[in-house]
Amino acid sequence: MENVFIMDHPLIQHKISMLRDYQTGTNEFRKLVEEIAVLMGYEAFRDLPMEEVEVTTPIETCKTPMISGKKLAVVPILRAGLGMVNGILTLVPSAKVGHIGLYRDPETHEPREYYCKLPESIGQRLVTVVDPMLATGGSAVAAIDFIKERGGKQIKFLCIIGAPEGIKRLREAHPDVQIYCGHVDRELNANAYICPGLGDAGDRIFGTK
Ligand SMILES: O=P(O)(O)OC[C@H]1O[C@H](OP(=O)(O)OP(=O)(O)O)[C@H](O)[C@@H]1O
Ligand SMILES: O=c1cc[nH]c(=O)[nH]1
Ligand SMILES: [Mg+2]
Repeated sequence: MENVFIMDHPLIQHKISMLRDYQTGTNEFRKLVEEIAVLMGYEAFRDLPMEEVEVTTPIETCKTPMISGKKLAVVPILRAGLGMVNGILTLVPSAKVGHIGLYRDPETHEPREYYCKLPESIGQRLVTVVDPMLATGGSAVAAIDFIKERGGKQIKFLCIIGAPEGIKRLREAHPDVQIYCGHVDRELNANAYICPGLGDAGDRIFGTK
């Protein structure tokens, strides 16, 4: 599928399996989410623009590639997306961080906005939206709607687990957005939770249940 990249690296798959285990506690869960974000970011930033710069080694002067001056932003969808931010910043420490607060209405499963603060000049940045879970796709679509309304143009979306329904909905709403997904699970249940999934990512990262 165009613009959809499924991460099949053994390290990512292994760590996702550890996340799924209900016996994995909050501290370990949080560490794993951050580590997976590093590994996924490594893949997702494969196409960052490069430029040749002149560097003098102890031996001689040479032209050598460095990431060009592209401005970056990472935007977590609160709360669970926060767990992936430090992983991305490990790779691109100068990225600015925006926040979009959404929670799913327990009845309709549709997203409700409660916060949005994005870095300035969002239109000139490569925006990486992070959220461990892509279930119905409602939250991801709404977050990317906000970013585009405020001028965002080049957007990547990183999720650790995606449901087929969510990937389809996000693809249809925003076909220009590159989707990076750690694993595609089977389906959603009647409560719009991903099966087999890992439960409620926000609650497991922050220990709220
Ligand atoms: O694709 P969707 O059907 O929209 O579901 C995915 C959303 O649900 C979860 O957030 P939740 O509403 O549980 O908020 P939280 O992160 O504060 O727990 C998850 O982190 C996503 O943001
Ligand atoms: O399975 C799911 C679905 C939505 N949000 C989660 O945290 N988990
Ligand atoms: Mg939650």
